Amino acid sequence: MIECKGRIAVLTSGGDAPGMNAAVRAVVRTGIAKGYEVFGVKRGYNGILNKEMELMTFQDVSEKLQHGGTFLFTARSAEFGEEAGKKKAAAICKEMGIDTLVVIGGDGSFTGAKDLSKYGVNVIGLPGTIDLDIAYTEYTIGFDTAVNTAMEAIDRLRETSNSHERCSVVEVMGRSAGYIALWCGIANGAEEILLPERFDNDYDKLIEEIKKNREAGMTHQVVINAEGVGHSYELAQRIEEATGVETRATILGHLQRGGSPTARDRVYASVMGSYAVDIIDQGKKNRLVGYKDGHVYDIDIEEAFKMKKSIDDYEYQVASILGTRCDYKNI
Ligand SMILES: Nc1ncnc2c1ncn2[C@@H]1O[C@H](COP(=O)(O)OP(=O)(O)O)[C@@H](O)[C@H]1O
Ligand SMILES: O=P(O)(O)OC[C@H]1O[C@](O)(COP(=O)(O)O)[C@@H](O)[C@@H]1O
Ligand SMILES: [Mg+2]
Repeated sequence: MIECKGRIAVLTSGGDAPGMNAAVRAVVRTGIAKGYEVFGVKRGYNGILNKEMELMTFQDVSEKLQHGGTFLFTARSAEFGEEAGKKKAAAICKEMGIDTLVVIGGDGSFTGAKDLSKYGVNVIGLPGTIDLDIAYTEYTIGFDTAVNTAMEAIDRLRETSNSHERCSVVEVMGRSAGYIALWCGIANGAEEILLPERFDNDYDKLIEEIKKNREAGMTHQVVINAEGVGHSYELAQRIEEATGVETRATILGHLQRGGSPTARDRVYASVMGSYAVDIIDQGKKNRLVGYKDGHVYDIDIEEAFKMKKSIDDYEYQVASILGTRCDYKNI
């Protein structure tokens, strides 16, 4: 009989992201393989506060890898957001003998994890968000699936937009981040992209460009608008009134968060889940796992929070150049 090395709890928090299940499975199976007891926490931080935790077996995570969403459920916990909630959560972890909490979530969840570590709980974070808005890592679980889902939807929109010679405004997710919009901008060959990090609110300039591109021969246009800029219906109306071009708005919304994870999301989530257990086994404390230069790595949680992420200038420039009629200035 192998002696139990300790108790690990794993939860998913914030917006769900395809690949979260693969990450949970990897934590559970690697944890068991290395001699730990692994508890699955239901409904994010709420599951700690409500003691909704179950000891997981190897079999409990079978048939989960290929599914989107999170079988542990997720939540945006208001109670945990308060100081009293974090204190209570730390006390419950202590009472249940949880040595380490693995948090799979986004920037908000990591802020919560960092706060929890101050109360003596060892926390390990795995980046799980479709938004790709976490500075210390070049990859976040769910982005690849979400951006491919959005890309396929926009391909469909372009076909109908083309047939009717319309302008289509399509809103993609990204609460305050334009990564899905930027990637779709390039992958879908959008004529315009509006990113919260870059858009200067100069709608007159945008409309002027749409007009000029029409005059230069474009028969239809796709404007990709990030959720962080928003107001897509109003924007479509404004474009139609100013240009006379029939314009429709489509908000892709939550469909971008569902679906079977891509191979990339499954593989990277699995690698990071196993790696999380490896660093726990090495005695590391309060770390975030991510990808740097194409390889899995870990970083101190405080250090990670000092980092800033920005839209790649060159990628933004490529999206802008490829989507605009470069010849309209010459006619
Ligand atoms: N500033 C914060 N301080 C402490 N906990 C936070 C903070 N922000 C978020 N959290 C916790 O993390 C949860 C998920 O955060 P949220 O921003 O909704 O999603 P994500 O982690 O995907 O970015 C919140 O419901 C809350 O419980
Ligand atoms: O599901 P909700 O609560 O409406 O949240 C929508 C938000 O969640 C996201 O899909 C993902 O964000 P998080 O991963 O940070 O939760 C954002 O793009 C979007 O703004
Ligand atoms: Mg977030």
